[in-house]
Amino acid sequence: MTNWSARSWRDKAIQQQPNYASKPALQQVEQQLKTFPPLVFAEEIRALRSQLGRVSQGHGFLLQGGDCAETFSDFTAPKIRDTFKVILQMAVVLTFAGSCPVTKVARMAGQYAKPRSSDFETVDGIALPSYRGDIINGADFTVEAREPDPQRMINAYHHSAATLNLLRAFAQGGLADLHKVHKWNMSFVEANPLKEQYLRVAEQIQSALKFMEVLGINAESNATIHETQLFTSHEALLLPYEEALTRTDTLTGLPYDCSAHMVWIGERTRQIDHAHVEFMRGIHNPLGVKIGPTTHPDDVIRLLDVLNPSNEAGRMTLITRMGANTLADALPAIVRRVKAEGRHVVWSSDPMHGNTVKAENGLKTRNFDAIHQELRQFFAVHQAEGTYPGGVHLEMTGEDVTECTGGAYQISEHDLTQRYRTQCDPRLNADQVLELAFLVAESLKEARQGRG
Ligand SMILES: O=C[C@H](O)[C@H](O)COP(=O)(O)O
Ligand SMILES: C=C(OP(=O)(O)O)C(=O)O
Ligand SMILES: [Mn+2]
Repeated sequence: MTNWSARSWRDKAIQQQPNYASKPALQQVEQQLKTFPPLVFAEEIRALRSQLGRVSQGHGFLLQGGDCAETFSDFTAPKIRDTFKVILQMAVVLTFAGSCPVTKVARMAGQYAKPRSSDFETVDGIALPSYRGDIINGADFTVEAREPDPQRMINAYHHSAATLNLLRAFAQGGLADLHKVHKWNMSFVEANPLKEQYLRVAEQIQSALKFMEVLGINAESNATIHETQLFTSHEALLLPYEEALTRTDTLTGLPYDCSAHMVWIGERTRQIDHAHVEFMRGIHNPLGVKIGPTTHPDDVIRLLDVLNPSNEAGRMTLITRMGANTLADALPAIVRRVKAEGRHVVWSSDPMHGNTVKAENGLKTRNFDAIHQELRQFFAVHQAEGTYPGGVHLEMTGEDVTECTGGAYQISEHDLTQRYRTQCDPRLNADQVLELAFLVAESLKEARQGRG
């Protein structure tokens, strides 16, 4: 790797960073973080990379999801458990529909830094620096809260560690038992106003589980039924933090960003000659890159050249986020070019970020039908181009929030204020996530016809 070090990004132009008032205070935090234990192990990161390698070849599916922004205040066991549960519930539906393993990657245990469209937020004529995520500043609209504070990185590290600890316990301690997860899904279907639409898939899963029981495959005898593997991910936006958690793996001698298993570069920070691309090219984690509607196919190839020069399967996930009305026009040229060049990538769809609108009351929202439509278009484009739609990337929560409109319970713009709790972008609630799972099940089944 030519001239790369964990700090070589510091010589490049950089977007979306806070301006810390005290450089010594920042440096002291960086030094401290460098002495802390890594949050994840390189061996686990390699396991994810190899699973994603198989997904890129059509053997499996990637489910990535969680909050837009985790927060320090919303940090409770029920909150973590409920998001974990809904990821699992969706995974069961997709595993069944695709007859393939689903790799689960949570936007959790580190999703604390946010890029913003504007550096300032103006309320009643007063302009203050925008909220950039709890790892940087506070959401309250006061001068003090909005001041970036490097100590928040230490706080984010500890919140991430505790979240990860609980996720590991849930994944191995029986909460992931397939029968249990299916029971939750059955109660979701039974209570849903669109029950008939989902019942068939739910009943098919039921018979598959019964069949396994008849064969003697049950939770007691089989760890795959009883346990699961959940990986973590976040946008690697705040580079002083990511650098400080980058460690050289003793087994391979290679650098890994041990703040999460997978990290991604956002749509606003993927300039080819800028700091984020520089940092990410040297770490050996699987990487995501967000691909927005105005991306030129040449840009994608250049990014792949820099981030994955040896074209290894499992290294790159391209997360397209284009908007329901734009994807069908914008995605085919990119897909064709990547395919023509023989690049190995996981194609994943983020149907959230291209579909954000402002409700009449000023709240940011997304409509369920637009989200579903972007996903359908994503599957259709890959079907037409002969490429494999390998994943979805969702902003979602296990809580009963009212942030996205639509779905079976027909949340209206008027309902948004009832339980609008996000600090940044609107998330699908638990019911909406499961509906989406049942709705995309068909598309996934079609896409996987004839694949192993
Ligand atoms: O989560 C992504 C971005 O941080 C978010 O979409 C930006 O939102 P904004 O346009 O309100 O800054
Ligand atoms: C900032 C995000 O997305 P994007 O970079 O695609 O706008 C996000 O995933 O929260
Ligand atoms: Mn977001």
